[in-house]
Amino acid sequence: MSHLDGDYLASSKLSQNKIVKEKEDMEESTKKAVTEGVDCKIPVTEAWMRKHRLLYDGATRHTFIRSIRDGSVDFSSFKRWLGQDYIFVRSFVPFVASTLVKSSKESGDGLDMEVILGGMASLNDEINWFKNEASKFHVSLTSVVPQKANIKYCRFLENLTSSEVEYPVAISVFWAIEAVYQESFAHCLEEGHKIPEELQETCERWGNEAFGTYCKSLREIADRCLQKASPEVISKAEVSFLSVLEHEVDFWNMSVGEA
Ligand SMILES: Cc1ncc(CN)c(N)n1
Repeated sequence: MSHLDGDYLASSKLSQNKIVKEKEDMEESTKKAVTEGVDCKIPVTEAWMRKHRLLYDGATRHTFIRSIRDGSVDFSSFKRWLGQDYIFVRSFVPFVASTLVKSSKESGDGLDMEVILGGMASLNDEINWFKNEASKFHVSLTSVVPQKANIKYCRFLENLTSSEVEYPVAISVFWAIEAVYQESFAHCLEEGHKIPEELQETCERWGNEAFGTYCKSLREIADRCLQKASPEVISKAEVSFLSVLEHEVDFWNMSVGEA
């Protein structure tokens, strides 16, 4: 073996060691990237919120809501909202009941069912609250005629009661509907508000901390279901999430007399 050969072998061994080391480093960084990728993978509902931020803000920061917060609200708009929302909540109940049935069939430990059952109980309170509020504001609930935006929203919910509609879709819709009210009224209550005294209770009804915790539980259930769902079901749920936001905007528009 020549001197050159020895050098060659030595350098070849050196570069081989370098290659092995580089490969090991790459594998390590790939492993790290994959692990970090999994760790920092954002929940589906978070991805939707980021992607549809404008529409979400449109639903949770509507002029009607802003007017409650800054005290400039028109009380005839509030009364219109009150009567229409009473009708909406009554249609919301069968939808929530159908979601409860889906959860009882699909969720393993039964904990989802308890959260949804709690939601049903709070809807019962909500209906009674509307009756009380209506009598305070002299709104006759029996003579309220459902308006177009409300009819469309109720029809959307009715279609979702079908057993064909997958649980991840239904629970995502349920979460989104409750979350819009929670965020809207919690915004009203943020520091510096000038909520008229008569409407303070309304804001607290959905803007309070316990309602916030309940919405967070619904969101966690939705994310857990979506994580296991097929791409088709996830995209159906996303489309339904967008429909909720659009219906909520239309509902506020109707309340201020713009629909
Ligand atoms: C239109 C609408 N959206 C949501 C909520 C809250 N349950 C409601 N009462 N009305």
